[in-house]
Formats: sequence, C-alpha cells, structure tokens
Amino acid sequence: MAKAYDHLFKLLLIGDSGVGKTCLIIRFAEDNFNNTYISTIGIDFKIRTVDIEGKKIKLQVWDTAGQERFKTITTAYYRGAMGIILVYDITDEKSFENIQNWMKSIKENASAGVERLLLGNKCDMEAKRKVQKEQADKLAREHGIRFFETSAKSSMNVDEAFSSLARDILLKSGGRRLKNNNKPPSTDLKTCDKKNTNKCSLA
Ligand SMILES: Nc1nc2c(ncn2[C@@H]2O[C@H](COP(=O)(O)OP(=O)(O)OP(=O)(O)O)[C@@H](O)[C@H]2O)c(=O)[nH]1
Repeated sequence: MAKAYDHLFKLLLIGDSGVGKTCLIIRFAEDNFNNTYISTIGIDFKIRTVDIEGKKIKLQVWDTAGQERFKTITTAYYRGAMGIILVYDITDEKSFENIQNWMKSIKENASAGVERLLLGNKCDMEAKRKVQKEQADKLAREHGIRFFETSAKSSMNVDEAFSSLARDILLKSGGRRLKNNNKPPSTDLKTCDKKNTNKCSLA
C-alpha cells in the first residue's frame, strides 16, 4: 500500500502558560476554537497532513504545558522536534519577556539546527495589546527567525505560520533536490486530512 505522506515533521509549541498554544494547535488541526481554558498536563499531540511543494507533509504537532512544574517532562521532547514554535500573548508583556528564557531552553535541550518560529498570539485583542509588533519583529530579527502575529480565535495567520515552518524544514532537508528541480518556493498549504488527529497525554 502506498504511503499516505512523503515526509513526517515533528513540531513542538512552547511558551508561557495561557498564551494559547493548545488553541493554536486545535485551530490548525481541527479548525475549532474554545474559550474555556483547560491547562495542558504534561504533553499532548495532534496531527494534520498538508500539501507543500507538491509533497504530502504529515505534521505531528506536540503541545507542551507552559507551567514550570512540567518542565522536566516537556524539555525531554525538545530533542525529537524538527521545528519549535515559541508563543507569547500580545496582551501579556511577561510572556514576551520570557521568550528569551524559552530561547535559552531550546539552546540547552533541542537538537542543533532546529527550525524556530516566533508567534505573537491573541492578535484579535487589539484593545488590550501590550507588546508592539515592532518589538517582536526586532527580537525575531536578532535570532534570525520568522515572526507572525496570530489569532487562534479568528484563525488569522495560523495556517500561514505552520505552513511557513513546515516549508522551511522541507527546504532545509531537501534543499539541494528542490534547487536542482528549479522549483520556485511557495507557501501553498492545502488540508489533506483535518480529521486525522490523535491525542495522548502523560500526567
Ligand atoms: N482572544 C483570544 N483568546 C485566546 C486565543 N488563543 C487562546 N485564547 C484563550 O486563552 C486561554 C488559554 O489558551 P490555551 O490554548 O489553553 O493556552 P496554553 O498556552 O495551551 O496554556 P497551558 O496549557 O497552560 O500551557 C483560553 O481561555 C483560550 O480560549 C486567541 O487567539 N484569542
């Protein structure tokens, strides 16, 4: 039987508790949003297959608990990730300041060369904004990574963010082949299987 995908990429979301990591993953994998806040216990994942550069990419997206007490469990998952998404909340300055600590944690625990992406979530809450876009742009430039403002609530930039990270990993892993094929880069993302989700939890 033919394989249902060409590549499997493991992604990991990190960031302070309450910034919206779980909601971003649920929006991406199930196109859903819930206002109720249930803090993640340990670690969890969902799957969505997307189409990038004509390849079926199965994204296994791991959700980590932002609470300090789960750090030992969550940092154990950094090593296997090919892409790590750092999330802060645009209405919570502390969550943005802490991005530096999360960066440090990546350095200490993840594989060298892991792709990183910075997301400022809850951009639907403009009236409560505490972190300016320019501040995050500057931080992202300093670290040489991409940055998006997203809203899990309105869907703004959610697909674009995951797609851009997956595309960067794809280009990195198969860059030479893609260059030889002379294919122009594109961020085209189509849903192949939104219902193909899995859950697991570790207490
Ligand atoms: N307005 C708005 N609220 C959001 C958004 N994303 C998440 N929320 C709300 O923020 C709260 C926390 O969201 P979660 O996704 O559970 O946060 P988390 O980062 O996974 O938190 P931990 O599991 O504790 O690490 C919930 O009440 C969500 O409804 C968003 O884009 N806009």
